[in-house]
Amino acid sequence: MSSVESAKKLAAYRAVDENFPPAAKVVGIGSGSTVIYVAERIGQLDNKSDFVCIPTGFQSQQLIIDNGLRLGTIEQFPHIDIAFDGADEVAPNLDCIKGGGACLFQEKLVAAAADKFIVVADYRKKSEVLGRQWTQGIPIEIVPNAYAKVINDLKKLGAKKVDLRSGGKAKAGPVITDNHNFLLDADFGDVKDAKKLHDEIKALVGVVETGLFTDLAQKAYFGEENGEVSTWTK
Ligand SMILES: O=C(CO)[C@H](O)[C@H](O)COP(=O)(O)O
Repeated sequence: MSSVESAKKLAAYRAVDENFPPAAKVVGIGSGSTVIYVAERIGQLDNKSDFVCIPTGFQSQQLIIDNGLRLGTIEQFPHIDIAFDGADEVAPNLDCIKGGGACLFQEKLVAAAADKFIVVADYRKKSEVLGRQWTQGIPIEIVPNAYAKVINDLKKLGAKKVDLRSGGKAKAGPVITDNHNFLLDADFGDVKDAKKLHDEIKALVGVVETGLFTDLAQKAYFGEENGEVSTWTK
C-alpha cells in the first residue's frame, strides 16, 4: 500500500474508533477514496444491525451495501447522529473544499443534517489557506441550463478561471452529478473568507450548492506520511 493510501486508512480507522457513538442510530457515509476505509471500519462493528447508514451519492450507497451495512435515505432519516466524509482541502478552522468527486450537494445535505461531522483525509489536504492545495477551483453544482450565465456571474465575483467540469475520456461532454446537474470549478485563488464567498456564490440564480463547507466539521483526522494520525479540532 502506498504512503498516501495507508494514510487514508489510518485516518479513517482512527476517526471511526474515536468517534462512533455506541448508541448511534443514523450514520452518514461520505464519498471518495478515503471514506472507503470509514465504511470498511464501520462494517467491522458487531452491532451493525442497530443503525442505518445514509449515503451521499451512488458510490457511497455501494460502499454501504458492500460492507453489509443497513441502507437508509435522508428522506426517512433527516436527523443524523454522526457523519464521516473526506475533503479536498481543509483549513485550520475546519472550513473545507469538497466536491472533487462531484458529490458535494448530497455531502452537504448529510453534513448539515448531522449532529457531528468528522472529516477524514491524508496529509496532502491540510492547508493554511483554502485554494492553495486544491488549485483546480471551488466545485459548484449548478442547474444545467444556467451554466453560461453562472460562469459570467462567477467571473464578475472575481473568479480567475471557471471550467465546466468535463467527463474527460470517460464521457464526452460535462460530468452529470447524482442529482442530474452540471459542475463548475471556479478558481478564486486564496479563499480568505470562505463563508462570505460561499454566500455570494450561493446567491447566484442557477447555483444549487457550493463545495465550500463552513461551520460544519467538528474534527478532522489526517493520516500522516510517517504513519501517525494528527487531528484538528474546532
Ligand atoms: O468531496 C468529495 C467528493 O465530492 C470527496 O470527499 C473529496 O473529493 C475527497 O476525496 P478523497 O478521499 O478521494 O481524496
